[in-house]
Amino acid sequence: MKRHNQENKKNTILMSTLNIKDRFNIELPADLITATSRRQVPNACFSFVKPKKTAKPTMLHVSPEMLSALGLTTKDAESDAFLKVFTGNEVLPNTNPYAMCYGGHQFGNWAGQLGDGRAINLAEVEHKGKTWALQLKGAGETPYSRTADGLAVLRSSIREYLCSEAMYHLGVPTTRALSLALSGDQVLRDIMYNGNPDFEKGAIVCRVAPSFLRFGSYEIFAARKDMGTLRTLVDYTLKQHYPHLGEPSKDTYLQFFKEIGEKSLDMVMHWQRVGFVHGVMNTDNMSILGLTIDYGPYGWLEGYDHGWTPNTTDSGQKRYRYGTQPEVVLWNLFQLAKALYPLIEETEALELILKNFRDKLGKARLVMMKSKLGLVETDKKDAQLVDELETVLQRSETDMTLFFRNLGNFKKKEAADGVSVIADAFYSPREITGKLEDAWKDWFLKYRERLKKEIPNDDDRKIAMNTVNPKYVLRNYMAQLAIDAADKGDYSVIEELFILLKQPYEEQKDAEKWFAKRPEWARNKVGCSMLSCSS
Ligand SMILES: Nc1ncnc2c1ncn2[C@@H]1O[C@H](COP(=O)(O)OP(=O)(O)OP(=O)(O)O)[C@@H](O)[C@H]1O
Ligand SMILES: [Mg+2]
Repeated sequence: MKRHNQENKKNTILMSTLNIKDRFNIELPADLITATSRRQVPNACFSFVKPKKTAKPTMLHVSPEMLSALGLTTKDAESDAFLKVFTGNEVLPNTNPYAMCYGGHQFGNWAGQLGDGRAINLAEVEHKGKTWALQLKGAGETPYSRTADGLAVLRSSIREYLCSEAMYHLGVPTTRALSLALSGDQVLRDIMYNGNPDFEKGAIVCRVAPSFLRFGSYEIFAARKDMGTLRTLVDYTLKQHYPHLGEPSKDTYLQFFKEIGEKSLDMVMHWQRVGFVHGVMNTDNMSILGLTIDYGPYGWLEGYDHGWTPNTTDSGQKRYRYGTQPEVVLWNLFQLAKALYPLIEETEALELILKNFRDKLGKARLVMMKSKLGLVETDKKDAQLVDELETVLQRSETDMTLFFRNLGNFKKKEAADGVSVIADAFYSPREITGKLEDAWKDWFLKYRERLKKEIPNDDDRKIAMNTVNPKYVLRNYMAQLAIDAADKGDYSVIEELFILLKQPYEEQKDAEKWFAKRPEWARNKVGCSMLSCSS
């Protein structure tokens, strides 16, 4: 008993290295009711909640980078206190966990109050000049849980954990993940919403970001005509996250909106560059800091296809398909503009900002695509070259990652035709005949001609291209392999992919098997090409 107490004390000391600096739940208005009963929560930015105690928590993986970002060590991560805190079984001393209130436009329609139905913020931590909010996803019910259970399952938690860290290493703005744990509870889910529910292992991810505020966090107050809370929240956001914009004023609010837009467009251009399809770009899943948030039914482009979406819930309308993601960001920004309007009251100024975003989008896209082609100089036919490539890429199923990575091997002076350089990327190489083959050859002729304008030699161009065209991404089937193994108690694939995806742009000799097209078994498999929102 004495030894146990000493051990516990040691754990508490280890955890006390966290430099807690709560602000959100101290400076903003709280829900006065503390029960978790589902309800509308007016005039408040959050509700205090306690995470649910779980049956048998087990830590499966911890991110060493996030540990050190928070000022923790791997020894801390092995402690009992760490396990308990990051599975919601113990609350950190002097903290008050809470769920945030937000609304959102879902699939184009105003959905009213949503809020953190299964995300519980533990605390904010300051370390090395940065502040991080720690949030458990899948930690139990809150007033915002609506008809659901507040929980998350292992498969979706593995996907969120691996992908958010992978995106970070790809250079995509994103929320991060500290830990992945099993709760020990069973969670009932109907994966394909087809009347076949089954029990799955419950899991909890601890997510980390400077803030989890979303567009919907502001929309909810505008929709409720609660201008007081709207202003309080906007002023808080300015002070904490956009302090360089200065004191609140109409001009500052306009500038605030502009910066959010710029960050969001930058984020979506990165998605397009690496072939990430978010799947549920509702305004409640749009971060106010331009971070990728909510790794639900996302997917990675395998065959390059503007019309692809992984989300089966969106398979009819395909609102959130790859090719429309930038447009959707604009649509979402328009909703945010409407929410901020009462504080600004200058329609023209907001419209001008939105118009500029639209104008910039085309240019940003061209710059991004040119970087993938290794083009630095300007030529008036560049946009046409990119368009023609995208057309021919979509005429045959062509693996995006393989294509762009291998394109770096193209030599501008060699007589060999380009098609052979990228041939590995074709899912059905035998189809590349006749007119299609001619179209490919024609494109490579133009590309070779265009490359003559570029100063760097082939080797230098390849080095530059390899910094924007990743070699390894979390292909849909790869995450599924990690899930299938984990379901059987084998967590080694999680570790393998976690390590692999830390260096997505590097050649990793022992990892060539992951630089390959999606295997045929994964083509129509649930979890690989078809994801639902059930998580
Ligand atoms: N199992 C669940 N229990 C309670 N609420 C849920 C559950 N799943 C989703 N929700 C809530 O439904 C809304 C929309 O869900 P969505 O799939 O966008 O979010 P999420 O994956 O739960 O969370 P986040 O956006 O925080 O990553 C959110 O308010 C979310 O909290
Ligand atoms: Mg969400």
